[in-house]
Amino acid sequence: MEREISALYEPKRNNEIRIFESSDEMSTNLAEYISQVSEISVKERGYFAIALSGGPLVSFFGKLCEAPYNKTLDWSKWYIFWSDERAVAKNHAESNYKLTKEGFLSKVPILNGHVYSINDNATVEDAATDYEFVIRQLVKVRTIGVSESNDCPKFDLILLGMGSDGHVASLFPNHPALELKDDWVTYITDSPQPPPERITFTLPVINSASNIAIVVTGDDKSEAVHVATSDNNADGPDTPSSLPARMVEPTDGKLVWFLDKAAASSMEAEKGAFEQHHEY
Ligand SMILES: O=C1O[C@H](COP(=O)(O)O)[C@@H](O)[C@H](O)[C@H]1O
Repeated sequence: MEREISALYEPKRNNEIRIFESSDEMSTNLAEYISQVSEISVKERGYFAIALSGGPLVSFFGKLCEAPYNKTLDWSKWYIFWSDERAVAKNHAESNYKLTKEGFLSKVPILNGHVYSINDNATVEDAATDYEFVIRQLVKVRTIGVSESNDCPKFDLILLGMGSDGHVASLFPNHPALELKDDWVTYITDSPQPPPERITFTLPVINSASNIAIVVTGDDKSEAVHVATSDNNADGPDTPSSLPARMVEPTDGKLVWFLDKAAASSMEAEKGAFEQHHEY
């Protein structure tokens, strides 16, 4: 039976998808994107509040640490946060802070006092409560903006990675943390991937950002990219509407996907079939 291809791949509205041939191209484009967002934020608000993630994301920050950006960006206005962290010491191989410190913070002149890492010396519950408290203070003084629709923090940019299961930050498929509406930062103790204890932004905070970028590489993630970027509403075991990456939908901001060819392959194949189907 012929498949109804048009029902299978419709790119989601308001998603921009950028696909790159090489990691060098991706790093160059990401540097330009981050630099533009930071310049606009500093011009409009006087600050640039950016939240980072773990995984391979920071390995694409090379160009951002080089000329011209290392000279032209107003690093003194940058404020650094994390969308999630693992409950490990800051010098542990699985620490998202350590990745960021080594791959980015140690290479650019961001002020130490502007780096808001998540407490690695408390229980995950206390670390999540503390982090939310700190963010609330910074929202009050508008170092971080505020969303007019729900009073959530409005980060200028949240940079996310995505796991092959479609998780973003430490929000995993079918986890109750996905349902939280009032918390800004929460914790989990049952991550399906090690380490089990983590602290994470909630979806309302992610979706309130002015800009969100999801950076994904590798063909093991191509199916999740396909499902997350498709506008197809079909529910079923293989197209979970609860795929966390699919639930990233800025309320009043913009989402850009940065993909390498491998990560884009399932989506591209479906799109190709869709376009071919409509030629006849
Ligand atoms: O566990 C995490 O996973 C995601 C994706 O990383 P990856 O290594 O599976 O590509 C990451 O964005 C998140 O910050 C991290 O804690």
